[in-house]
Amino acid sequence: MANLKESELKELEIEERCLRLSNPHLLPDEDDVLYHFGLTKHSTDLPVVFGDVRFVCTGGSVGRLACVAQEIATSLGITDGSDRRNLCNSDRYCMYKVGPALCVNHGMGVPSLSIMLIEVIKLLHHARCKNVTFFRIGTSGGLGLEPGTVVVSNAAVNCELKPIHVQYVLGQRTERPATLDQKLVQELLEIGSTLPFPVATGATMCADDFYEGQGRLDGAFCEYSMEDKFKYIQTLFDAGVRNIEMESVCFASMMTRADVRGAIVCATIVNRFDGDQVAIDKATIKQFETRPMDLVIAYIKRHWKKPEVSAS
Ligand SMILES: O=P(O)(O)O[C@@H]1C[C@H](O)[C@@H](CO)O1
Ligand SMILES: O=c1cc[nH]c(=O)[nH]1
Repeated sequence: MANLKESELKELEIEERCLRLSNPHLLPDEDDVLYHFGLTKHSTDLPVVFGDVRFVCTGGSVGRLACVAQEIATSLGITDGSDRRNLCNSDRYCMYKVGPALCVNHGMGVPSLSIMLIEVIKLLHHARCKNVTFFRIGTSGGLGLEPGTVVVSNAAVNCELKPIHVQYVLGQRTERPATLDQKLVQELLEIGSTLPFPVATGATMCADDFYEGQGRLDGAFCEYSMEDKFKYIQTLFDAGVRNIEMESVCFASMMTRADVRGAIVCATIVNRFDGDQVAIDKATIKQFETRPMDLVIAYIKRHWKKPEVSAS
């Protein structure tokens, strides 16, 4: 140990680190109801069922995460049917555990994402998982990018362009730092450069809604002009924002609080300088959605060794 470099020690430390909870009211011997998954700590042997999870893949829709589970099973040669077994006993989310990967959708927007993330973080903490990396595999609106470009976020900012997630707790405005693991960003970009579609990096802005919060002109209500809209998205672009979605700052802030690595990898499905409506057909959207999956699954493949099957 003595001759290990600082960075190697840090790496080793991450390898051994569980997900960090910081809540004195969660008592180790008490049960814990993960209500939105329909699971409880004591009803399942969590370390047995989830203890080998190393990667969490999430994204908005159920269909996409079911597809991610199947793609991971194919890619890692897992044929036990786990990619089609939804472990979630509620209709709020879907959850597939495929080898080292847990695939859970998060719905749309920060409130839905935060419920899912908190319950997954508790689940994996109870399961005593180590060295877990989270990936948000999403869609987004691009700024100045050809639709279908995949953005690996190097920063997550709120609508005021600050790298923080604002949360109101007991009526108090609280700011949580939203930072992303830059080493992970670089490795994802390196993998992305080998794939047959455009990959970019930049800041991702997290909006609280899809329409006015993203400067769209096609919502039910709009009190600003087209000129105002273009001025706003130009300001975002000049500040380094390359795509807009609805989960990034909360996702990044939760990774920071749980002391785990996380990355945000989103396909752009519209270039907001060209318009607001997502006018591409369903098949093209589906094709674009598989691109971030391909990138993240290539990373997982690189970082996972299939356990030796015991001779007995
Ligand atoms: O992961 P998804 O595709 O759900 O991410 C974006 C942000 C919102 O959740 C949703 C809005 O269309 O798409
Ligand atoms: O423009 C878009 C596209 C997908 N998701 C968003 O939040 N915005």
